[in-house]
Amino acid sequence: MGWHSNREFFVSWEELHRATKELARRQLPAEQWQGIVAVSRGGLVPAAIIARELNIRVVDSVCVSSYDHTEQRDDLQLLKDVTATTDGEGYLVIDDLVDTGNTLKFLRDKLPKAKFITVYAKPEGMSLVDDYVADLEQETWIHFPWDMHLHYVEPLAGQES
Ligand SMILES: O=P(O)(O)OC[C@H]1O[C@H](OP(=O)(O)OP(=O)(O)O)[C@H](O)[C@@H]1O
Ligand SMILES: Nc1nc2[nH]cnc2c(=O)[nH]1
Ligand SMILES: [Mg+2]
Repeated sequence: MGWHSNREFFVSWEELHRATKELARRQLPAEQWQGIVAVSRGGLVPAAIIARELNIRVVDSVCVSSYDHTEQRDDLQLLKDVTATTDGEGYLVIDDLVDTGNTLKFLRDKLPKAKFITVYAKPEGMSLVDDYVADLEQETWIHFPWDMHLHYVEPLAGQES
């Protein structure tokens, strides 16, 4: 399925850090968690921030691939499985966002007892997460700070023709 978003949402490192710390705060008390499963790659940075805030040192990853940039493939590939848990009990599964929900649907079947959290959520996949910080419209494409760099912009006066 190929599609084009008509809106873009640019997230800075500071904003991602703030929103992810807010997500971490909501997962207190920390003692209820045995560990974290980060959904690689997008979930790795949020998972590191949450692991730090909740003082969780067991951090596993599950590696899946479903998108080639903005083109979603129909099949989802499991590149590396979870080893730290079999059913997810006492584990936080962390991803950067839920969009169609395909990725988390697949992981919920594998880890039915885990708590699934993302920083951002779009309507189609929202019911698949137990907690998220901000919702965005389905048509919006989110740009994460690791996909961007700062660049010069002409002053408004310089842009007049
Ligand atoms: O709800 P969905 O429609 O499944 O989309 C959300 C998933 O898509 C992105 O990952 P992607 O597969 O692009 O890989 P990446 O994390 O390695 O960038 C994002 O990080 C989520 O994991
Ligand atoms: N970066 C990024 N990856 C995605 N994968 C699915 N939806 C999105 C999105 O809005 N932004
Ligand atoms: Mg991902």
